[in-house]
Parts: sequence; C-alpha cells; structure tokens
Amino acid sequence: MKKITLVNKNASATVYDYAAHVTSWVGQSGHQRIFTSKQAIFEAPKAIRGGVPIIFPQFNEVGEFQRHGFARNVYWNKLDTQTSSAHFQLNSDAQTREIWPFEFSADYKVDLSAQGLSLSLSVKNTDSKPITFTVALHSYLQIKSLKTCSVSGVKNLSYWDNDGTDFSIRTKALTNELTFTDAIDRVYFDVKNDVVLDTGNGQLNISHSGFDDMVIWTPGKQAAKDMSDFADDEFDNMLCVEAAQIAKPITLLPNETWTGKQILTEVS
Ligand SMILES: O=P(O)(O)OC[C@H]1O[C@H](O)[C@H](O)[C@@H](O)[C@@H]1O
Repeated sequence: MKKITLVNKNASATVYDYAAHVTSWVGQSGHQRIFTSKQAIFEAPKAIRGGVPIIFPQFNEVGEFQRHGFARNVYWNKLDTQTSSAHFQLNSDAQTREIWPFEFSADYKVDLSAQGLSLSLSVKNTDSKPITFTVALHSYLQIKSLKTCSVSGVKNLSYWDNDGTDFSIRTKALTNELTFTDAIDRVYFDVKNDVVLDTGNGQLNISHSGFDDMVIWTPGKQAAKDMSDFADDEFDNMLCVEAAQIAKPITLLPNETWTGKQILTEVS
C-alpha cells in the first residue's frame, strides 16, 4: 500500500491509497489530532484501526448488506496528489457488486490547510436504477484522556444509544456538553451546528455538510481488551466523532451525485 504525505506550513497529514485512509494529521499546534492504534494492521482486507475509515455503502447493521460496507477494505485509485491535497476514486467492480449489487463512482478529497483538515466524499449513481446507501466518515480523534475531554454543542439534539435500545427510541440532550466515563456508542440526529471537542491538548472545531447525523463512539476499557488490533490502554486516548448519514438513507437517481464533508479545525 502507498503512503502519501501532505504538508501545508507547519501541518502535515498522512493518507494511504488503501481505503483512501487518513491515518495522521498533525496540526499547526504540533499535536497529533488523529488517533491510529499502535496495533493497527496494515494489510488488506482488514480495516485499519483508527484514522478515518470511510463507511460506505452501509453504516453498521443498518441494512441487509455488509456491516460498515466495503470502502474501508479495498484499494482506491489515486487520481491526483498535490503538496497539500489528494484525490482518490473508487468505482464499482465485480468485487463490490458481490457485496452490494449497484453501480457507483465515489470520489474522496483530502485537503490540508494551515488550520485544518477537510474530508470530502462524493458518490455518483452510475447505475440505471436508483441506489440507496448510508455512509460515514468514521474519524478517530486523539484525546489526552477520555475522562477529561468533552464535546460541546449537543444541547437539544436527539440521540439514540446503541446499547440494546430500540432504534426508534430517541432521547433529547439536556446539556450542551457531553463528557465520558467509559464506553459510548451514540448517534445524534439532524446535527446542523458545529461541535467542539476539547481534546485536553487544545480544542477542535468539527463541522459537517451533506451529512445529517453524528456518531460518538469509543469502545471503553472492556471492549478495548477484546479488540486484537487495539491496545488495552488506548481506550483512554481516542474518541470517534463521525459525520454520518444513518437515519435517512441517501437515495440517488441515475446520474445524481451526493457530497458530504467533514472539516476539522484547530481552535486553540
Ligand atoms: O470495529 P468496527 O467494525 O470498526 O466498528 C467500530 C464502531 O463503529 C461505529 O462507531 C459504530 O457506531 C460502533 O457500533 C462500532 O463498534
């Protein structure tokens, strides 16, 4: 697999052609902002543990196809690389049709600015019939410690906890700040505003467009032990804040294109 390094002023990022997977972003502050496990396996078709896996065409078990799709398990074509940006493409082929019987063309652009990282995914329906999918940019973010980090900006959002709760049940967030004690697997719906992650080493502003939902996930102490590609103590140093489209799957007519972006910016 090919590793591509992007640079802009004092910032740098790493992205692989395998899964178009971003595995590192060191911002101007000098802090690593993306978490990638020291036990991650860089070997197809295993998904790299950490970084930013692209979840397409199905999020988790929301649907009848492969859990978390296949985009994170295949090589993407590298179309263009500049000093601070890279462009990848994935087109349907015999392998993808076996898992998901539709024609599509997906483009992924990674842009490193001095302040931030912009991730943009587009999917075009190249089939002769409508296609429907769910999708996420599954960003693993580096934090100093789970117990002292927080996500602000969630007040009044409706969410679902993936802890056995029926998917139809929604809870409303009463406070603006989300803090953590251990594992969490939660989907917030209709997230229109930015959120701010206090990493313990400065704040990150997280914005998205084209996506309605936001997933907050971290495995916690026990599940971390059960993951072979994740070190036991790493649960304390990562939090996924994912831009996602889950509750209302995207349907594209032939030739239609959907675009979703997640933009991470260092605030302080
Ligand atoms: O272990 P993975 O297949 O990479 O999935 C990791 C996690 O992804 C998402 O964040 C889901 O909400 C979680 O339910 C899942 O455990």
